[in-house]
Amino acid sequence: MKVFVINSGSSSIKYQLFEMPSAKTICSGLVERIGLEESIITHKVFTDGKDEVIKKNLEINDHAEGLREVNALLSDAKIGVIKDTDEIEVVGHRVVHGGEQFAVTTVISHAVKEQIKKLFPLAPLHNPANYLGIDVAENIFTKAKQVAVFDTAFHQTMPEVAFRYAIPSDFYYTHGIRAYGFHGTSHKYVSEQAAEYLNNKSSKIITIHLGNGCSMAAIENGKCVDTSMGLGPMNGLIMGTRCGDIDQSVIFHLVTQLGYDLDQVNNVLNKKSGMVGLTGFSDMRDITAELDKGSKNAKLAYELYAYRIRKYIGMYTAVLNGLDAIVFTAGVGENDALTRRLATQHLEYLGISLDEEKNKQREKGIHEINKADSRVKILVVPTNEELEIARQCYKLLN
Ligand SMILES: Nc1ncnc2c1ncn2[C@@H]1O[C@H](COP(=O)(O)OP(=O)(O)O)[C@@H](O)[C@H]1O
Ligand SMILES: CC(=O)OP(=O)(O)O
Ligand SMILES: [Mg+2]
Repeated sequence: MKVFVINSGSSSIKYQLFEMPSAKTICSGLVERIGLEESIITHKVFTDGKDEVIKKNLEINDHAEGLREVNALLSDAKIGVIKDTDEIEVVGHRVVHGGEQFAVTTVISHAVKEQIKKLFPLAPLHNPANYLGIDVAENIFTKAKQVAVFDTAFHQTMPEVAFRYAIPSDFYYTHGIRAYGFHGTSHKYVSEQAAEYLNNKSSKIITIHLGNGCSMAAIENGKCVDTSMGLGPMNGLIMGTRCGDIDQSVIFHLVTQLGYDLDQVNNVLNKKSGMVGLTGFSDMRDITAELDKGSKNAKLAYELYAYRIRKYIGMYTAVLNGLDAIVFTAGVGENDALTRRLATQHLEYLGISLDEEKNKQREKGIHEINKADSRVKILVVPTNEELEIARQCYKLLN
């Protein structure tokens, strides 16, 4: 069964085509800078023994155009991997917000789409792009079943003490205002990989997903018991452009004292805060380059970013009443040794001790970066949200 997985972001589309159940990747790719002056498609075809990479710079105005370009590459006469679009039986979509309605992987119907639309205000950077991805895919892959895998689903096992806010109860019962949590597909995938590596399914694990969006989860016996994002994907850690935890008073202060309207507040906290607010750059590679040039802002931003992670490690160790492993994953977590060093320092009391040399080595795949006598394992586990989505689609339909 050929399963095509689409992860539509606000300005990008990541995709992978899998043969299931073998989970062989047939091709994968990334469409970046959608809607900007020049967009880039990087398309990789995996054939036994010889992989091929195609890079195209062209104008792509929206997600529909992006997916049409991808479809053309899929069935290209020279480098194509399918003869006909109908060969794709399932299209799996990453959908960021599923609310309380969607705790499991779901075949997409008109009603499901309407529900995803209702959740736009709670995930304004993500759900509209996800919805558009579904719309476009329905028109291109007309024979395929469209399936949604929700970022929020894995976190639905959180107990009420973790997901409720101390605001009038009616806000929860009538309006569903609670913490939902995000990046669930990634937290699930890497925690399962880690439990397998540790050969301990009942382990206590803290997973740290550091991409453009960042979040942490406390996981016990394979189930999420707490996570750092909340009603929307804004709370918790400091991110590329999002502030994470702040005192709510800041919002009132911006409105009443500085004359911001709510759209402007939303824009500042979602798109102009976090690392970009502190340094002018949202990409950790740019911030590292600034740091190398001696930038004080970059140094402070790194320290704030890591300090927040350390605080959450402390909190989640308390929540779990113990700890077997912490797991770093996603773009920054997998690649940035400095973040990992700063985020794990001064935690000896908790039995966390990093091996600085191992931390600097660039190893592929799951690997350990703790000292031999560290009570808690520190692991780097590459995430693969697309593979996890393909697995869930296959499981649902078989
Ligand atoms: N080699 C690297 N060193 C440091 N940071 C990196 C590296 N490669 C990627 N990143 C960081 O990872 C981020 C993107 O991570 P990713 O998991 O792809 O995020 P998203 O899925 O949210 O777009 C980039 O913004 C960049 O900061
Ligand atoms: C939910 C979320 O923050 O996703 P991303 O990291 O892809 O922006
Ligand atoms: Mg991501």
